Amino acid sequence: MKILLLGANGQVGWELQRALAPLGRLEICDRLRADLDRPESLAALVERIQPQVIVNAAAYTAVDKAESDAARSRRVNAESVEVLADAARSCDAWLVHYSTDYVFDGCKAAAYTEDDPVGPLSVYGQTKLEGEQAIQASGCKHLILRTSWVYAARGSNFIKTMLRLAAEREELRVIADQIGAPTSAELIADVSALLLYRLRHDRALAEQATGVYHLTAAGETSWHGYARFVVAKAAALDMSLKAGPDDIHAIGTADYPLPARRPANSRLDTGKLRRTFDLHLPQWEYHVERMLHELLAKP
Ligand SMILES: NC(=O)C1=CN([C@@H]2O[C@H](COP(=O)(O)OP(=O)(O)OC[C@H]3O[C@@H](n4cnc5c(N)ncnc54)[C@H](OP(=O)(O)O)[C@@H]3O)[C@@H](O)[C@H]2O)C=CC1
Ligand SMILES: Cc1cn([C@H]2C[C@H](O)[C@@H](COP(=O)(O)OP(=O)(O)O[C@H]3O[C@@H](C)C(=O)[C@@H](O)[C@H]3O)O2)c(=O)[nH]c1=O
Repeated sequence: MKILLLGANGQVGWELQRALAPLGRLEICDRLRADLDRPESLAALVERIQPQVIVNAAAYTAVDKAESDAARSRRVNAESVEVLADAARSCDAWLVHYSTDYVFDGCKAAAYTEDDPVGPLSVYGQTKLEGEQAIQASGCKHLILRTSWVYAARGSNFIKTMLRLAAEREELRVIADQIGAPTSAELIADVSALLLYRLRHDRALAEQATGVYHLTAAGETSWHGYARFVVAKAAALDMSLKAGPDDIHAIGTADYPLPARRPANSRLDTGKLRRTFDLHLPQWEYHVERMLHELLAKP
């Protein structure tokens, strides 16, 4: 199986290099080889490689910056995705693509299912949604995996920000009225590889698996609960910090103004993934602890 991987140096892309390697021959693309800011360049790349699977882990993920950079965000998150989807359709390849909890407005009381109405609050969320819609309209075989609050030992993310701030300051203020599930890039990559493995070996499953799936760790917390957990575990691992968990103060969204609005409820119901692929996902705390150990081993 020939797999074309885009965005190979991101959090998820880096983990995918490891997780996808046993499945076949990987064609690894960073921004230099496949620039999603130039959608017109991508069809020829796919045509030349003729992959059986395209895995797109590239995205414009700077949520606040996107508010003032909508055209670029749209080129990367939507227009290039449309080109990739059309190219996947032309060579009958599967397209595995990642999307986000930020396609929802966060007003629902319960966890969101794949069938719930979308309503992005930000340019990032809107352009990611347009990417989803382009894939669905193309008619290519696809898995759109919506995930949330992604972190990894490699790359920038909320955990690294909290560890840096807790090392610099005696007190932190963190939003407590946005709820979701922190999900590790390692888990996303391992599940992606498993899904492709299952599709390759189960023809009946492959014939009806196309669609959107929610893929997050189990359980839920707020950004505040997440920060407290990270700082408590880091302190227990003897990381040198000025702030402890009790120095992280709960604040409301209104107390922390940012350019992009975020959903209050980011919880995604993963029942469809569980039922379709017979898959059980671990609690979010498990991989956070793994990541902290990895950071200690390779700071
Ligand atoms: N991060 C998160 O919290 C969440 C992410 N997601 C989704 O998961 C997927 C993976 O995200 P994640 O790994 O965290 O993102 P990262 O920001 O860690 O990585 C994004 C990757 O996209 C690449 N990229 C950005 N612009 C371009 C471009 N113009 N051409 C080619 N490559 C480009 C970056 O390249 P470079 O390394 O050169 O900068 C980087 O390798 C994305 O689809 C994202 O929307 C969903 C929910 C949460
Ligand atoms: C640094 C900081 C952030 N916050 C809040 C702001 C925000 O609501 C929340 C998270 O902030 P960040 O900017 O790290 O995260 P953000 O960029 O909003 O993360 C999102 O990224 C995109 C790519 C996704 O798809 C989402 O699933 C989500 O992970 O924490 C505080 O309350 N206090 C702080 O000191």
